[in-house]
Amino acid sequence: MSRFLKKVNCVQILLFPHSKSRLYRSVTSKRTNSTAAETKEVDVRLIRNFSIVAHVDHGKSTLADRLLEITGVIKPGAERAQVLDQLQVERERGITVKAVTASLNYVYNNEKYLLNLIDTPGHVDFSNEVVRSVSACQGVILLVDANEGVQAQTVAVHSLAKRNNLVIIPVLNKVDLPRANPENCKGQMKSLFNIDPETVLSISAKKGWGVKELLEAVITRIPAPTVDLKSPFMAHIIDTWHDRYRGVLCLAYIHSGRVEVGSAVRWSGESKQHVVKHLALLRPSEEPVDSAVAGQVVMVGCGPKGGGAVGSQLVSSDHPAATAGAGAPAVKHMVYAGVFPADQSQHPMLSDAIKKLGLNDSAVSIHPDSSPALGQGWRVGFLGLLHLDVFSQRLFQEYKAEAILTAPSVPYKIRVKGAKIIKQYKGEEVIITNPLQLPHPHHIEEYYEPFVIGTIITPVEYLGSVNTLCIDRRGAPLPSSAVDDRTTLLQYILPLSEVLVDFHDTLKSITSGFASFDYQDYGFHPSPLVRMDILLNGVLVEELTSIVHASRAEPTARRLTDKLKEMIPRQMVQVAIQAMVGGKVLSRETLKAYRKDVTAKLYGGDVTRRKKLLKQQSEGKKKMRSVANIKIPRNTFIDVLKR
Ligand SMILES: Nc1nc2c(ncn2[C@@H]2O[C@H](COP(=O)(O)OP(=O)(O)OP(=O)(O)O)[C@@H](O)[C@H]2O)c(=O)[nH]1
Repeated sequence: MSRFLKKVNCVQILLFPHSKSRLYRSVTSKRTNSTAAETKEVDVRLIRNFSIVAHVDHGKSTLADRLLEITGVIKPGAERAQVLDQLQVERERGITVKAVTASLNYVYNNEKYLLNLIDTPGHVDFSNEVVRSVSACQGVILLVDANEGVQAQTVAVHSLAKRNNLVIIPVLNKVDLPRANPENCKGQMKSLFNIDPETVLSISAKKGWGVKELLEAVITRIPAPTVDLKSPFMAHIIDTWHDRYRGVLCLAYIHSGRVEVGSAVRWSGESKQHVVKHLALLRPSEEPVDSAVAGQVVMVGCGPKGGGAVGSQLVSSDHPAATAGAGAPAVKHMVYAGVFPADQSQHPMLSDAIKKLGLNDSAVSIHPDSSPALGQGWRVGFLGLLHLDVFSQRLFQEYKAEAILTAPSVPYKIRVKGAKIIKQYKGEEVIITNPLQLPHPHHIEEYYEPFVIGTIITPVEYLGSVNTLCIDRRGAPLPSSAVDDRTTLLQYILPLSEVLVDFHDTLKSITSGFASFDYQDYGFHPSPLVRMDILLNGVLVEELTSIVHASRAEPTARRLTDKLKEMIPRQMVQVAIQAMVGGKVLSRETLKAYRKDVTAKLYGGDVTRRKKLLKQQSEGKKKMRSVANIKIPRNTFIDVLKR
């Protein structure tokens, strides 16, 4: 083993690889010896595990591209941009959704290093990916756009890195832009994070300026992992995904010992043994290896029945106990929605798709649910609305499964009066993830609403309008601080339901895009709440039932009925739209009867044109949900919530 320990120096970059097969095709095809298993073991002193963390769009994926180029994984300019953003949804939306790992080799001072890089998402809805990624790292590159300066998410990822005792390499990106102001940004980093301006590196990820120096700073500033090679093998799982032929594959960070193809292993807490069948480095394409040692991040596969969950531990079969390892932090779901098949015959197919996607996206919680109108389905917990949107888009794009999503709701908590008399509530305090489950107000002693601490960084000229927005959303201010003489950091305690849907968009529009926002959980607090039902021609639309703050019931009722009137296409019959609380109608709108004649604009012409229009209309109708013979477009359930 020592022979190998001396020889290999490389750099690992971590990419979470649900779509590795695609990447495998694109990258591996260029490798000459792709199937031969790597037989050398790695010298732990020459391993660096690091992650790139930053506010959204500050250039993480672009920097990852440059690092892949410098280490020879991709040719400069030859590959498409943002190589690590592999999902269709990532490329379409230009955002990173999954953290992705790549192991890179880099020679420095005649030693060959193994660098594991993790490119993480920037959006707050995917922050669990960042938390998971840093659990396998000893350091982070904290990237700040020199044009925009420190933003709300920068504050969040900085404190995450601090909490995990990681070495932070502060880096200013986009210094090529004419409006970049590196000196001011260094001042912000000094005042907010106490970072010495001398230690801040300046780069342009787009042009490649300063990236080599950054890579060398990774080697010199971030320590090698401290590991125990002599103890039995133990690794914690940081990502899992499903492979059609090999079953569940896992990305594991090895804490102690070593593992080989053929090693007998088990999941901690289970006695059943498995045999390691696949072992590979992700570069980011798979590179099979025979063995791996503590400190490394490797892909492990134990055959179709050998999968474990994110955060679980894989240990050697003779391991006495398994307790070490960071594991996956508990995920707190911010929003729940019902997911139902468009028709019940598609239930098995959707079930399979949700199971597979749930394996890759460990942040969702999935529980069976049923509704008289929509049949059998699931209640799914998400980290935010973007997460929900991305989940349903991935279901469709990656698994061809189309689902109906009900109106998303934050979880509420109630304390039930005389809990024993209501059979379904075993405890006194009950979390309500579906507004339909809310019992009659007579049975409820206290309602609780989830709150968050929102952090906003804004130029001072917008302070007035930002404060007005926060107070309008029932926010309570906390002390603010100056980031520099033109920028302020504000903090507010806000109800989660008020920030979830469109707070960020409104904030961006009132500050001409200059303010940024991030939030952290602040737990449940008492709040007067009511259940609001929506009825169409007297029939309850279950998907639109919501829980609202009592003081907001009337304006919300008016907004919902107005919006529904706008969004529901006119029908053959007149439609009464009512919003009700406790049997009282708070708002009512009437949609007049009308048959949309899509062929009205045609005058003469080819009959095929008329047929085409009628066909398009009937296909559109299929995408509608029918309540009391009234057709509602499916996106209504989410769009109606937006102000
Ligand atoms: N001018 C300039 N533009 C850059 C630089 N680095 C990144 N960009 C641009 O900034 C935009 C965002 O870059 P990404 O790499 O996608 O940012 P990201 O942080 O990975 O984004 P998320 O993963 O969605 O958080 C892209 O349009 C890049 O081309 C740079 O050094 N200079």
